[in-house]
Amino acid sequence: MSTPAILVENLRKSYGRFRAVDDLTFDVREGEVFGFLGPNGAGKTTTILSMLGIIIPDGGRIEILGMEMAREPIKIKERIGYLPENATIYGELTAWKNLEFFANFYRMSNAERERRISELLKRVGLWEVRYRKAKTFSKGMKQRLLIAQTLINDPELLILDEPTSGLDPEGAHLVKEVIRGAKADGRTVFFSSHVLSEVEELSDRVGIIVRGKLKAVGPIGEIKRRFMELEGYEIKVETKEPIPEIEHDSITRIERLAPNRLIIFARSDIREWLSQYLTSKGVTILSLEIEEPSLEDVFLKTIYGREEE
Ligand SMILES: Nc1ncnc2c1ncn2[C@@H]1O[C@H](COP(=O)(O)OP(=O)(O)OP(=O)(O)O)[C@@H](O)[C@H]1O
Repeated sequence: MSTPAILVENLRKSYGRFRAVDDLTFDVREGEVFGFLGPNGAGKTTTILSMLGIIIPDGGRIEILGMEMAREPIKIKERIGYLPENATIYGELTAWKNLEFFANFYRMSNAERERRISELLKRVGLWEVRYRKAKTFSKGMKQRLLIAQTLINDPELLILDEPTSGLDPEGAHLVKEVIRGAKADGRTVFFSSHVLSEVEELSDRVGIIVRGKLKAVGPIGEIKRRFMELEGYEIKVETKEPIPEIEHDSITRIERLAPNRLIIFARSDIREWLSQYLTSKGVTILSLEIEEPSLEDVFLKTIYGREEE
């Protein structure tokens, strides 16, 4: 397997006696979009700042693009783009000048700089307003300028802390488009959020952090499957004829909505058994579906349920 873009191992960070990040381990693979999901105060920003070498963790190890953060912070920073939470732009400068200012931190020829700035302004939809002072921009436009800024050094990895926070739906949509574009370019994107729908929409894999601990990590489908194994399956049945009595060891509860419509709660996926059973009773099945939990169900249960874990 190729080197992960981000490797976090046993990360720990306390502020005084308060444990903000508690033994966090996960990786982010090259080329994927990884959504880092957690409620306010869960430890997302602390994790990100540790990944960037901005705060020094109490313990653990961080590798970015195959390099150890503790040893090669400068080399790493040249190859990543970072959008801080509540980042600000230079309001008195134009969109173009804002990008030029940041481009000057990196080695590139004048021609290359001009080319990159033009390309990025077009990419984030600010080309037409490139000579306007940034202070006249809407929040969404400012955020897109900031994202363009994170792309100025053509980074392999983007780390975005709450990139859509405080934006209206249109603003958030445009930011999501930029994230999709970054992935299409072959970049790896790590972004934090507490907005479930956007994490579900954008991420190849997610990590759910609650009170400093990683509660789940993986592709959303897999997390949902694991959740169903723990919480049980919800199977919806609809038939042509009335449904006869059903008995199976796995079934914990049956909710009868109509003579020909049921919801079966079971400890396992018994659809195949059910289908054979009903057919053998001469009942025609119209639909037999598993009700997938939403990411919201999983998230809320992860936060508020199973406290003992
Ligand atoms: N410098 C600090 N000193 C003391 N406590 C801190 C400090 N920075 C963060 N914390 C606390 O650590 C916890 C984790 O904070 P962090 O900012 O990492 O969470 P977060 O998941 O990014 O939250 P949010 O979504 O609100 O930004 C919070 O309870 C916060 O109050």
